[in-house]
Amino acid sequence: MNRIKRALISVSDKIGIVELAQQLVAKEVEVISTGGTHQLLREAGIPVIGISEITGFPEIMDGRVKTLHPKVHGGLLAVRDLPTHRQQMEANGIQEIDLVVVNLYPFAQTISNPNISYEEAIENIDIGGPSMVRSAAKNHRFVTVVVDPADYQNIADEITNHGETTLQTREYLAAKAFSHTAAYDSLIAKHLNDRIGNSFPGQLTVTYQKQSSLRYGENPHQKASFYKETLSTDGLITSAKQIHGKELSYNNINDANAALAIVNEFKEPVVVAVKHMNPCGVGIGETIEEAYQKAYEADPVSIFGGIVATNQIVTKEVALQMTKLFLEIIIAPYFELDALTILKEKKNLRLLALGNITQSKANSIVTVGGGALVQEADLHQVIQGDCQVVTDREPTQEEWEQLLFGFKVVKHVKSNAIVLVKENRTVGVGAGQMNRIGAARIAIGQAGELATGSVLASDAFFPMSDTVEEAAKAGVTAIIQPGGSIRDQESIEAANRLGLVMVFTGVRHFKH
Ligand SMILES: NC(=O)c1ncn([C@@H]2O[C@H](COP(=O)(O)O)[C@@H](O)[C@H]2O)c1NC=O
Repeated sequence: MNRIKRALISVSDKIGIVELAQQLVAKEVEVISTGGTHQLLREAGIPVIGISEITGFPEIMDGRVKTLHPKVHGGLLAVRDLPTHRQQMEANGIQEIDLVVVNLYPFAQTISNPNISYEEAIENIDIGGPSMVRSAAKNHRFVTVVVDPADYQNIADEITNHGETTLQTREYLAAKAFSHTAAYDSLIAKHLNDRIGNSFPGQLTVTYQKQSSLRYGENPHQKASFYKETLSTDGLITSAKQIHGKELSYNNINDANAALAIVNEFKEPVVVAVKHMNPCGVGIGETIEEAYQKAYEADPVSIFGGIVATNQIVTKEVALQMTKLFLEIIIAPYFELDALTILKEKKNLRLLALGNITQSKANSIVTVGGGALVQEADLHQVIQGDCQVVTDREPTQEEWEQLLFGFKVVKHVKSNAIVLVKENRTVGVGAGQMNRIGAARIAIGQAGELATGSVLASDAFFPMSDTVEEAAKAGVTAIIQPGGSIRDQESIEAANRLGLVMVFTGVRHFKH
């Protein structure tokens, strides 16, 4: 029997704590507490002992030292059935503490305020709280530790019904407690590393909060969950508000994220259709209606069952167009009410509202067997001024616009990638090929007659002149590519010979 006789309560977030303390006191549990928590419980009429009565020491240094005392940590860490520990408890006047309820100084909330001073951030690093949580969690064979108000009722019920908690409960709570302190410390480490510009620290500690359990992962036999960065900002997939449709799947979230990355490349109205992480149609226009029409015409076959994202408010007019198709998801900053009425008639369509769509600047992390590859996000955007025209002929204004559009899209297509663009829409996408000419042939084949008069964008340089020759044969008039191959000259000569314009960006956008 591990009856709970004494509890130590020290919480920053005081939600639900009075109710919990009342239930403990009803079971004759003695409650010990620190400054603010003590005062609150007292005011609620709950009999509570101040921590200083236990430690025989005042709370000092503006709360920096309150519970950091052997009478607290001895009471938490003592192995109850070990005679030497028992003797030492008696010799030093240490009494058992069986339950610890702690939640920590709100460090995440504090640093999410951009105006917060360094001193205030530091003062919000909790030391005494995590120490108690860790002591209690280590000794979970005897001690119950609660760090989450969501667990209060279950714990209160167990204690009310049985006077104690089960070992199974204590084990669960201990694992949760160590996750909690680890996440807390990892956020502090990240904050301090960010301040000194250390993006690749010797030990990488990342922390995510579970957003939801997913029905399954990439395939039905894979279990999966969706996590969110503790300090992730609005306007990203993690903060999307789902306003209609069944729950998102793992693949939906991944595809939606890919679509949003392309949307972020554009300031003008854009509509992006994505299938399996690759864009199948991207269109820009003066209005969302025009952009949608272009994205649809880009590939009327592949958009079926796809994910559509835009940087514009979804209007009634475009909603009527969209309902003609089977789409999995529509993602937009907002939806007009009339548009919602129309779209909600489609039971299987999911609608996500994001507010102002933004781009995550966080490093990307990809796991590999036994490790991870970490890199900066590819935030580079090529502008005309960065480019070098390497052919005799200069691009026309129209060609410049289409070339830069194409390069924005090809950045988000799996390598090797070639994209053909014409009249503000993609007309051919060659994705994920093992050689460049293969990707070019797919894009050209898909464009068909529309290849005539189109421009071609390539995510990386041409190892030989065959892509230029193939493009010229199809009627492509201009090419944008990073340049940098030892055989660039062959491609330039082919372009001159065949009357094409070629522009080098100097920047490559591989995506694997
Ligand atoms: N310094 C200590 O010994 C100490 N002991 C507990 N705390 C924290 O003090 C907070 C509660 O303070 P109060 O009860 O005074 O409102 C809790 O978030 C708890 O984690 C401490 N504060 C910071 O380290």
